[in-house]
Amino acid sequence: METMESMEPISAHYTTAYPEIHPDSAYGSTEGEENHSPSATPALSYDEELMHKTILVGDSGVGKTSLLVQFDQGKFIPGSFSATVGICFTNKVVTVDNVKVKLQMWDTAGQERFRSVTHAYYRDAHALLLLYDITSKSSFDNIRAWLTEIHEYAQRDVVIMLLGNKADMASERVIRRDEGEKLAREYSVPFMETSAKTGVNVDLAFIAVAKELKHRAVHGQQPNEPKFQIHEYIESQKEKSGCCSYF
Ligand SMILES: Nc1nc2c(ncn2[C@@H]2O[C@H](COP(=O)(O)OP(=O)(O)OP(=O)(O)O)[C@@H](O)[C@H]2O)c(=O)[nH]1
Repeated sequence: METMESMEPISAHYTTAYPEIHPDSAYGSTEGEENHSPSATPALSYDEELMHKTILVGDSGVGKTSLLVQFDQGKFIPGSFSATVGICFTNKVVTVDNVKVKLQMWDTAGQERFRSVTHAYYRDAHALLLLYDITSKSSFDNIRAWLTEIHEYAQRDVVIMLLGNKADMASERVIRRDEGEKLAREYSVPFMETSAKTGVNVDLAFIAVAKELKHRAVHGQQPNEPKFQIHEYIESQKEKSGCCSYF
């Protein structure tokens, strides 16, 4: 989807801690606000200026750009596939538990030739959404290699979520949902199937990550603080939305 013109140079956006807010989106959209939790209570000590860097990774063609566009703009652009070149980002503000959480979402190129560029961005990532395509066995098989890379280059406490995308393509499915669940359990990461085309579970994936990041920012790694149970949250939301009858 992106061309060299929209690629962000590393030097412009590479920071070691929570970076400054970049007002421009590589997709040309402005920051959106969505309230996903009307009944929640305000968190007292959350700094709404924090920017959480979230990176989408996975093989070329699994739907990273499409997922991001669906979350950011609520639309799916069908048609010819144009591989991302390099890396670019878009900012979005989501309201969770009555606080505004700023996500800076980075779309990376899945193609091998860009791998050394994208590695450099892992280091200060707060969250990584790792995608495979349920119609592509190779993209699923490569998840282990992606996780090895992530463990090599990313921070130890990075939030990782595994997503099986293109869940709308039931007739072409080659990876069963339980295979995705099993792999996720093996690596102790949350998992869900998504569709960038229909939007199924797309908001949920990003909101769950935003909640986890917000919780960590408020409570830190204090052993006595209650942990946000991202797995339980996802399961409860899936049930509420009735999403899973879809699969
Ligand atoms: N049916 C269906 N098609 C999808 C879905 N997500 C992406 N696609 C299609 O899959 C192709 C690849 O999608 P992209 O979003 O460009 O994939 P990518 O992972 O960003 O690819 P790279 O930029 O090369 O890393 C496009 O033709 C999309 O329209 C989905 O959920 N369902």
